Amino acid sequence: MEVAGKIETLVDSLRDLSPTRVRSSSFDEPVSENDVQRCSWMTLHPSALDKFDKIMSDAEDKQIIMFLDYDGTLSPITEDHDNAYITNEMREVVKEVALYFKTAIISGRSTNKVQSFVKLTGIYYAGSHGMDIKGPTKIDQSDQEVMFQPAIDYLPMIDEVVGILKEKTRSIPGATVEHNKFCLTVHFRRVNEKRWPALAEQVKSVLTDYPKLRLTEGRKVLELRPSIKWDKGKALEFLLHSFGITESDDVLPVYIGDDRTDEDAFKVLRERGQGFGIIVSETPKETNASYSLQDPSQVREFIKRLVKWKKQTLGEQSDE
Ligand SMILES: O=P(O)(O)OC[C@H]1O[C@H](O[C@H]2O[C@H](CO)[C@@H](O)[C@H](O)[C@H]2O)[C@H](O)[C@@H](O)[C@@H]1O
Repeated sequence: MEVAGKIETLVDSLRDLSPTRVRSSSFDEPVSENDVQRCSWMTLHPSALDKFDKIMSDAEDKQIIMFLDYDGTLSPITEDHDNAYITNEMREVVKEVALYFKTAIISGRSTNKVQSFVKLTGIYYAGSHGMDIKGPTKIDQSDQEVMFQPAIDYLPMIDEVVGILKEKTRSIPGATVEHNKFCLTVHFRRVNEKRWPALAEQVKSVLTDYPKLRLTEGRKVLELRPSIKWDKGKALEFLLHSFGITESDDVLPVYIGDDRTDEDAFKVLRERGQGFGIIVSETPKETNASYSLQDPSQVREFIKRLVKWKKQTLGEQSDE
């Protein structure tokens, strides 16, 4: 989602995008406003684990396609973005699910970076918010080939802006600039909140000299990316199309993600009336997703159950 306007509004919205965990109250505590809000939100976006049987009965006879976000979905949010590793257990379930369903990881990070974390072949990767799509070659599933890079002309510009922003933010302790190939991310997580407005100002100021870039926000990050009409939703549509899937096909795309940028994909699924989104969040958020999961450990549980269900429908022995 694109952001504009005052620095104050921008900073407030950065805070809202990664709220602190809400403690659930115990029986002897009075019901709080948060509990009431969470309850009504859960009615609109029920747990995908609680509704697993219903989801699977809708999925019967349909071809499931898995779309997974990386940060906050497959890996827990960490202070240092370079340490956001996927656990071996999560890698194993993603590997297994990919044996049964076409699987793609769609991330804001560069494709190379996500691949270096996930280390799985035979799946699709769409890094840089879907601007760098790669998939297994037909000849060798363990080889990857470029499928689509709509912002290739922007590469020199992104390199240049990463250099400028690294220089501009040098004096702000904790600020880091991450080069995500076709876009870039400025991290606020380790910056004292008093300095957020100054950092946001620096990021925004770049737009004057680079009007072909646009500013978007995520969980304690501001990002600059080419102002082309491309996002995670478009990447999802591109992949479905390249799998030969049309709206009328008996296909069930499932997209799991935690961030504002994943909303573009949730929206596409809602508008197509095909498949559904699952938002990963511990707190109520405005979303186009149909279901919810609280954290990456619940994501792993959901994928595990999906694999088990598939094995059962095929009459295969489950490992458990
Ligand atoms: O689309 P995603 O795979 O969710 O990537 C979105 C951004 O994720 C990373 O930042 C987020 O995770 C970091 C590590 O947990 C955390 O420190 C940061 O505050 C989060 O916003 C990544 O570093 C960014 O480049 C991605 O754009």
